[in-house]
Amino acid sequence: HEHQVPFRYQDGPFIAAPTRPLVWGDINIIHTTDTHGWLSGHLKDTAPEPNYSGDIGMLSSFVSHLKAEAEERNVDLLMVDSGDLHDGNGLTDGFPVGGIDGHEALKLFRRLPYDVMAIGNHELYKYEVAYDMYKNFAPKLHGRYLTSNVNITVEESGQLINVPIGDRFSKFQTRLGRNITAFGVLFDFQLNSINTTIQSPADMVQESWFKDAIAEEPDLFLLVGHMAIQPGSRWPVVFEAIRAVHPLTPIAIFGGHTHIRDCVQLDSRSMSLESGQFMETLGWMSLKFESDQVAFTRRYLDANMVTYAYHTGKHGEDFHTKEGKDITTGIQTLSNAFNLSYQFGIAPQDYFKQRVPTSSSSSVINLFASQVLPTTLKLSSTRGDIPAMFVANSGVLRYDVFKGSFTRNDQYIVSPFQNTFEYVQNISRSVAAQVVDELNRSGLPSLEKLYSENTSIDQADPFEVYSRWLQGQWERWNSEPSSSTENLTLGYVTTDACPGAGDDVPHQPVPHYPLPPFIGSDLPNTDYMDLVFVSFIRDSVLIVINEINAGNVPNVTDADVKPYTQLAVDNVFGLYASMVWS
Ligand SMILES: Nc1ccn([C@@H]2O[C@H](COP(=O)(O)O)[C@@H](O)[C@H]2O)c(=O)n1
Repeated sequence: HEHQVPFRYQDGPFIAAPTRPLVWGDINIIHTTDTHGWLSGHLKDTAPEPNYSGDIGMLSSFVSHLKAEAEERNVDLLMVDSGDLHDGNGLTDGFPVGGIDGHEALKLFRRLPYDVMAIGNHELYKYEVAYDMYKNFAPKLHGRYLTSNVNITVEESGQLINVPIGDRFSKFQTRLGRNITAFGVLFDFQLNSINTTIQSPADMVQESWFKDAIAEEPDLFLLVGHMAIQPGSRWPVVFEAIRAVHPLTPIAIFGGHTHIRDCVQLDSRSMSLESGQFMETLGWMSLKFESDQVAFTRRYLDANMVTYAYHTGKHGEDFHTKEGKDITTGIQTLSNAFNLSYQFGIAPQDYFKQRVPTSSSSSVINLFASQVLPTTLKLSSTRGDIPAMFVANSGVLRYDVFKGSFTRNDQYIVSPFQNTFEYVQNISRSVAAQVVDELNRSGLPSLEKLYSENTSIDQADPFEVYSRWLQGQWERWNSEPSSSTENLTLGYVTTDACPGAGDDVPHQPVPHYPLPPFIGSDLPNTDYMDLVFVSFIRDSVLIVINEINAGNVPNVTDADVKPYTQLAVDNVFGLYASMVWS
């Protein structure tokens, strides 16, 4: 299997060009969020992947040309990011033994001219990642890596101290001298590692440092953070706290976490924007000050060379800056160092996460549950000859698998998580038969439950929100018969709560089928079996087994759970590809 597949970048004919120039204001802001390590952009040919084929070197060139244009127009251009830099791509997660997730990739990422970056929950799952952000990343942002409500406990001079990972807030001036007060807020995430803490946004706004920071009126409050912008999020808490002091000051909010394109206006002097996921989307917001009014616009740009060339009017060598080319070379060098082009096998077809029903032979979920898990886990476990049923959360699979070369990079893309596999033995056939259905009824909190319990939308599985968003696009498309005759390329079709069209390029939506939160392999034809599951869902699985047993047998507890194999989720697809697709 010593095949090497080169990373490549495409700007080919499959990409539809924008037709509307950007609307510039007095302050203009470019936004990224939930990039999850996709520094190289999307590399596959299956539509709509080429829509997102720009790498961050090209993005660097793009922003540099826009900055020059901003100077010519005598306006300000800022760039912000809402967090989740880790988990989702080999460039962050494919680090060698002894390395730290994201450490190398973020050296490239921070070469982009961000004015403010905020922390995401994926910076907090592991202490060593959070510590790396504290020690190595935040200092390089010079006070602009904002973690307003996130602390870390570190040892310094023999003492344990609890400090913000970055800075709580930043006050700075734009190139044209406008005063900005910025915060970086994370939703009340609960799965953070030990020795990191997250204060709820509601408590944060009561802090004296926050009240002091907002006392002086800036020209713009810039709220960047890892929270959805939907009304069920925590943004209104922060917004209202500022509005109580400054009823008229413009507020620009940049959210994330649910991976969707979205825009709302909490009042007429504010706009909230969320800009997608995985380096697919660049958000654009403009604010124009007109006598005592503020006019906002927003746009969702597909991140590719055709978009960049259209909006800068620059092509080929005129477009690519030296810095941009250096960053692209750096991505290639990192990819080589991490051996990300190593080919495990050749996928015989595309396998989709939500584009086909779960029962389809083209479903990656079906492939995972019915083929990948049974084949690889049984092979690698000492209990391989004991009948077993395999259960996983669908959220553990992050992306499609595309026909053709399946590389180490693709393995991290389909699932970056190092979750292990565990089992409980002697589960009866009748209990095992109900586990997946019962989990889907009550396992991870559904949005309805969360809303009714008045918790935040951000604590739901973001995958559920993203999935509903795609579902809405597909249903609307199908309910408008005329739309299906239009000759559009595949892509996102956003409807949000802000005026005018948001998508820079009109598309037709990718077909979408609902996906249950949990999935299982076929039930073996035997009275008792091992129930094998992803460690991430251990608590839910135990609760559900005990609920189904309803006290008829002793409860299963953590003591009954044992490791099933040395394999983790992030390496089962590679093993499968080398066994079946080579
Ligand atoms: N170790 C993990 C971590 C997360 N997941 C899945 O991702 C969901 C969280 O979504 P983010 O966008 O914040 O990543 C979570 O609910 C799980 O579905 C996982 O499987 N394993």
